[in-house]
Amino acid sequence: MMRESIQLPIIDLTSPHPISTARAIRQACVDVGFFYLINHGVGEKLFKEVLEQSKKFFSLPLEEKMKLVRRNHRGYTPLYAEKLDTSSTTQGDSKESFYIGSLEGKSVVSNLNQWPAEETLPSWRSTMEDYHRRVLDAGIRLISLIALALDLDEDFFHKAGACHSPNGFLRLLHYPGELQLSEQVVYGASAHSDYGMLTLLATDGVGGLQARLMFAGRNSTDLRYGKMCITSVGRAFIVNIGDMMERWTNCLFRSTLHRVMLTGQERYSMAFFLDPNPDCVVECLKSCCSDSSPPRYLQNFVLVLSWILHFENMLMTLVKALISLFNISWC
Ligand SMILES: O=C(O)CCC(=O)C(=O)O
Ligand SMILES: [Fe+2]
Repeated sequence: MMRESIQLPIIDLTSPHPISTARAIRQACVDVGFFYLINHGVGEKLFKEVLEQSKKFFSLPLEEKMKLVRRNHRGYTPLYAEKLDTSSTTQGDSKESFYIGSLEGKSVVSNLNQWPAEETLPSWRSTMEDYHRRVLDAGIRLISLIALALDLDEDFFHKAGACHSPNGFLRLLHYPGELQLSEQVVYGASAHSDYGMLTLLATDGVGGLQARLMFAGRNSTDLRYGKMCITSVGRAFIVNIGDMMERWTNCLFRSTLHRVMLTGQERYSMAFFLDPNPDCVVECLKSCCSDSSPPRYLQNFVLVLSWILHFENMLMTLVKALISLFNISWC
């Protein structure tokens, strides 16, 4: 494995030059699938509060946290309960997390609206709701630049219904500082790609995030994988493309495998997963396909059609078999 240091581009969400910004986004999403986002509207004070509140929650006794254990993809997940790379032979990822989802534009913990108790963690809920709302807002503004980056109208994703009551999942993460003295490598988060549209990640500045990239070797046919360490830059969000966006763009944009290695230093991060409204139809974007690059994924209606044809085929075979049986019995 080789280690390369590529400088990820820094995208300014308030840039007065949307065309050149969109060009930089396109380059980053085609090459790496990661970039930094600055001037996103989430202030330093709020970041500090979220980190502080997150630390307070994770330092509660385990039995307190387990009262909020994850249901309907929302709530608390203890250490080693998840393994993002299911092919890994390790015991589980060395992280604990807390998921806050959204429902009709509001942030919620679970269907029961199950937040940590006010008396234990006062202002926890309002801090998280504020952060959830602001990151969602930044993500939706970013989507317009992504549309430009894909040679689409700025409001394409809005018109497609993606931004009307979108799904925003905030995952608070805590990676312990002590390394287990086991023989196995323990990952903070084992290798995975994010499943959705976009992820906006903030960290406390402690390293450990790595992306798996393909590098050109000495000659053009020599392509090799290497890992790239992604460090935090001030309060910039680290943005990455998820699997759904990769499909939507016919694999033009890359959903890159990444992982978090334990460094021996305690680490906190907040990953915000932005997905379109569940009713939004995701089909190959026109600007991402051509005769030389046809859609790689079957759209739903094509799939349904092929099932119908397949079913009709089977039915015809059955009818023919019955007829021949009928003929035979007549002879
Ligand atoms: O904590 C991090 O830096 C990354 C977390 C991550 O990749 C994820 O939760 O999907
Ligand atoms: Fe991830």
